[in-house]
Amino acid sequence: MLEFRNVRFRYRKRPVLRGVSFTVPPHSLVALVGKSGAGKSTLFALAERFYDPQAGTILLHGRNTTELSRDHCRAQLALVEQDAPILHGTVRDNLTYAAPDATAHDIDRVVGLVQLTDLIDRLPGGLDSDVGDRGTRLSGGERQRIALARALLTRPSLLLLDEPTAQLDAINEAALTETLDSITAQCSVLVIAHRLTTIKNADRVVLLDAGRVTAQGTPADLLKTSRLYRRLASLQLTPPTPQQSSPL
Ligand SMILES: Nc1ncnc2c1ncn2[C@@H]1O[C@H](COP(=O)(O)OP(=O)(O)OP(=O)(O)O)[C@@H](O)[C@H]1O
Repeated sequence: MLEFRNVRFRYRKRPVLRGVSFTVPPHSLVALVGKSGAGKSTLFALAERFYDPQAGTILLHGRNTTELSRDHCRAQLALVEQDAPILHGTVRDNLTYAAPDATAHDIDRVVGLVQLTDLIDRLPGGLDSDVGDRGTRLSGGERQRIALARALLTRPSLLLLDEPTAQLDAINEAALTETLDSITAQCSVLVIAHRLTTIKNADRVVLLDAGRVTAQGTPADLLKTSRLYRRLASLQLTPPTPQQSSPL
């Protein structure tokens, strides 16, 4: 459903993507991994057509994105950033601001999908409870799931997710992994993955290094074929001690 074909991109004179090719098939979870500065966020910016590639092609549902309007491309995609904004107001306000016409049934469906039902049942005012200024009455994991639900209410065919780097506890991490699995029943997910659980559960991993895809395949394939991936995986399994914390 999304395909990058030999995409090259530079900011001014600085090459950032040097011939990137990969696909995100329908209903798949594809994890994008790589060191800081490898070009992961730039791929998202191109998918959303904040920029167009200087060479190569990006196809959305088989059509070259440069032949589609920006609005059309963006209507197919939903982005959830690392630190997705939570606004002052109620849970409902926060869920529906990008989809004001959402019905009660739509809201129930996404709330179930992202496992927010328990939270909403617990809140005295349910969906109409105030979340506090910028969501201070919610945990980090809850804020993240509200942002996911908000994105899903717009019915994207592809969710672009920049996974938070901040530590989530093991329960939240497991819940997020389950959530991502159920989201792929609705749409494809391309995730900039920082957690090993997400990477391990991906249908495909795309490893980006200095603007090139240096390995791609299932997590098991990459464990066999890519030294950088093994290194990345081992650092995430065992959090680096201060002596080990040099960049990959
Ligand atoms: N707007 C910009 N103008 C100029 N250079 C940029 C711009 N945005 C990013 N870059 C550069 O492009 C390169 C790739 O950046 P990008 O943000 O895509 O990497 P990343 O893999 O997402 O990194 P991180 O994991 O740290 O977010 C970096 O060297 C960055 O400094």
